[in-house]
Amino acid sequence: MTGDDPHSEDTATGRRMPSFGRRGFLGVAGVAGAGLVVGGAAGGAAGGAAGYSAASSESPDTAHATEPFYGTHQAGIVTYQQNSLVFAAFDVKDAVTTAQLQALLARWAAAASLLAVGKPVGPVTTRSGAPPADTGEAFDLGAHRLTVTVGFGTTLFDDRFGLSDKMPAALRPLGQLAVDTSIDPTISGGDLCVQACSEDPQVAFHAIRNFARIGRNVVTLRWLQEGFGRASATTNSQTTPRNLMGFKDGTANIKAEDPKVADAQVWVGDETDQAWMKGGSYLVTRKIRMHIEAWDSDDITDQQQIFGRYKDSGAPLTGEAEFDTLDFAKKAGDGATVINRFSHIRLAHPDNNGGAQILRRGYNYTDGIDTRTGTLAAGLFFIAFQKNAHEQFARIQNSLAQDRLNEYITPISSSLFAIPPGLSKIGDWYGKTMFGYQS
Ligand SMILES: C=CC1=C(C)c2cc3[nH]c(cc4nc(cc5[nH]c(cc1n2)c(C)c5CCC(=O)O)C(CCC(=O)O)=C4C)c(C)c3C=C
Ligand SMILES: [Fe+2]
Repeated sequence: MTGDDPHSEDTATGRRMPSFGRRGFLGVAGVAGAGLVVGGAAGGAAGGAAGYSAASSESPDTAHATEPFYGTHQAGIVTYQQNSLVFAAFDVKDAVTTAQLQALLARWAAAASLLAVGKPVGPVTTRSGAPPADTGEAFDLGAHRLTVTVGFGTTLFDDRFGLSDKMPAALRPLGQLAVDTSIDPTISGGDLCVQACSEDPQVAFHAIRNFARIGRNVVTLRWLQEGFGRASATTNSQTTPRNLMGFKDGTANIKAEDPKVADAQVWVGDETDQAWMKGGSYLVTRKIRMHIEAWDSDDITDQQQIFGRYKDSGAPLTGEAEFDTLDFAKKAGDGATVINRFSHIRLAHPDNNGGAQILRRGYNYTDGIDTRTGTLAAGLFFIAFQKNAHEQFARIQNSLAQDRLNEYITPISSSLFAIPPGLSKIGDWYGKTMFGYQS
């Protein structure tokens, strides 16, 4: 599902033009089929996207653009980063059995396969007087390149579901990192996570809402985070966006066009102690509040030294254009290096971290204002994928303990999830091989 990127950039808007799925009106048969799928149990989670076919319905916007669903890796990782995020963490309810959890993971898989092609998860109307299976707010909106990415938290591997010997060593908790003085456990962690990304915020919200609805007897929502604009780039074909500090973010990110780097840094391979994780990845989320008012009163020279890049062009302070190579040795007249030794890009760079890289996929967020102070409650919902978060994210984060940026940011949530590989075909479901079944 992460093969060649078929998209091309619209140079006028800086946004990639979508690949248009061959889809159109949602026929009654498709909707009814979806209802059957969602009503099924673990082994019977057939149906979904592959049964879908319709006349082409092309549109100049992204409405009918779709991302591949089945494949080696889950979508929503190296996928061209969409502009909206809704991310949810769930806890499994007390007294839920292993079979009930498996059935939920199968129902989520079937639902995700339908949503990925812009279908509802079941009928949006009903004659029976019962509530419809799909909540309806995304009906006829299109997929807008929706991706749904499902993961497992450390707590899922306790003794409740017979998974204690299936926990990968790489999923052990990250623990308290040097900058972690204000982490709120109520918005961190969780048994399961679901990342929904789309070009349309309502489509992303609809996915999470219907996952919660499908799972209401099995899971409870633990926390939820919206992201209103992408703060990274995951392909060379998209422009680098800006974070809420006004800097281009994602310039030196791992990009989909470089699968060798993704294989080396993002995808779990033979090194894993748990074969079911091969083709998967590890996801770190960090909600990082920015002290926006303080940042806005810092002078531009200092802002640029903190990041080591120019604010307007995104070029390194040792270069002229955004993608110019960094020169960490270059000295200024006073003998100090041009890129400050405590700048963000120097400390986060692979040269300073034993070659470790991460795939960043963060989003700008706002929670409105902090009513105690009247200041903006906003920042970066940082998302990173990697082969091993202890060796990659935590290593870089430990280097960033000296980051001058820390004066202007506070991490307030932190989570680690194992992202299983992609689903192979209809009937496969999240964690199927982890539970000992053939995919
Ligand atoms: C531990 C990992 C990282 C955290 C946490 C983090 C927070 C954070 N970053 C920015 C803004 C920028 N980051 C940039 C580059 C960059 N950041 C990280 C890692 C973390 N950032 C890496 C690995 C890199 C790439 C370094 C390199 O190889 O050059 C940049 C520069 C542009 C870019 O390359 O993307 C900006 C800007 C903020 C605002 C922030 C927390 C709020
Ligand atoms: Fe960064």
